[in-house]
Amino acid sequence: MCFKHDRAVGPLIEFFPRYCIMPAQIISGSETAKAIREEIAAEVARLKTAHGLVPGLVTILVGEDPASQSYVAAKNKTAHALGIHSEQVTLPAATSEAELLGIVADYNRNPAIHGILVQLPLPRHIDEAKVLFAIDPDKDVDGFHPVNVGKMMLGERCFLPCTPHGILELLQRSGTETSGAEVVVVGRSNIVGKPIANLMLQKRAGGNATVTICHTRTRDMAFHTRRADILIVAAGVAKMIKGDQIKEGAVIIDVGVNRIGQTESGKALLAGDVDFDSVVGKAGAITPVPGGVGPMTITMLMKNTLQAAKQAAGIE
Ligand SMILES: NC(=O)C1=CN([C@@H]2O[C@H](COP(=O)(O)OP(=O)(O)OC[C@H]3O[C@@H](n4cnc5c(N)ncnc54)[C@H](OP(=O)(O)O)[C@@H]3O)[C@@H](O)[C@H]2O)C=CC1
Ligand SMILES: Nc1nc(=O)c2c([nH]1)NC[C@@H]1CN(c3ccc(C(=O)N[C@@H](CCC(=O)O)C(=O)O)cc3)C=[N+]21
Repeated sequence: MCFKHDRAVGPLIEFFPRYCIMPAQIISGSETAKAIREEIAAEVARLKTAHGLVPGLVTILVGEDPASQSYVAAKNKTAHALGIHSEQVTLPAATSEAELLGIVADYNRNPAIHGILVQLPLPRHIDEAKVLFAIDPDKDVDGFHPVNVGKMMLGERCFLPCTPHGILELLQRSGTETSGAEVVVVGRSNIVGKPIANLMLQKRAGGNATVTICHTRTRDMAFHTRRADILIVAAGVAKMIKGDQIKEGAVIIDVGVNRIGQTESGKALLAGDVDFDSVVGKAGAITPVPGGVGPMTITMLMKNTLQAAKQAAGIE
């Protein structure tokens, strides 16, 4: 048989047809997210029955960016489906920083809301850091407040940022061994690259891996990516990683979500940062786009909201 991996990988990984040559396993974020959502929905129902507690989330969107609008809509729809109370605040692009800070302060005081998410990016006239720092760290379900970022660095209990948290879960639930692995991260943003590199490095509740981080000033990126047992790509450049830049059998986590056009019916056509077609015959496993990391990000937001509600109520 032609499979590269005969280790146990769990039921959440789909296999390519058995007849193709050395295909990668497809790590399905959609399937994994579905399983976790069922766990969350059950816990939300239990909280309501046992404690009369309903977790509450507010998403705040400033401006009319279509991608941001669709992400926020997906977050609210998922919250609703899981029994989480969700409110959506949509503000015009011209909203002032003071107005936004006022709205955040109101939600900090609102006892029905346990999680506050301010969708990024914000319009240029608003200081992003100032807004993120204004969110009560106990309601910071995105994990972007410096208190949570610091706790994460120290390996303390905190809200983990949703995308890195989702990647960790995806690796764990697909049976990928991270301990001692060579992990290479492409990208160093505050929301993906830096935190996932940090989590993969952590000894407890982390990846326990050897980590390299690449960015636009990296001299020879292929030198690094070819050494990776696990390659995590979050650069925002469609199809930038090709088959000749990876190691045979590597696990590829493609975080990129790039809009590369439209289908005939007007739906956005998406591509990852990895050139799926040239990598799929060489990798050991790969996350698709769509249906990979994206659904996990949204699911981890729900998980964090549930955690926030329980902490606020002193449960656990
Ligand atoms: N699936 C999901 O849930 C999520 C997906 N995303 C997607 O992930 C991608 C990255 O997002 P985000 O981290 O916010 O992006 P940013 O633009 O904030 O950061 C991109 C990073 O990649 C680096 N980079 C860009 N081009 C190259 C290159 N050619 N070679 C090496 N490094 C490069 C940049 O380096 P430098 O610092 O030197 O500029 C930067 O550190 C996007 O496609 C985004 O849509 C983001 C969040 C969640
Ligand atoms: N405060 C804040 N928190 C975030 O978590 C945050 C943010 N701002 N700004 C933007 C990025 C991006 N992001 C995504 C979430 C889900 C998908 C996702 O579900 N993608 C689907 C496809 C969705 C589609 O069809 O467009 C998929 O990959 O299958 C993608 C990207 C969260 N982000």
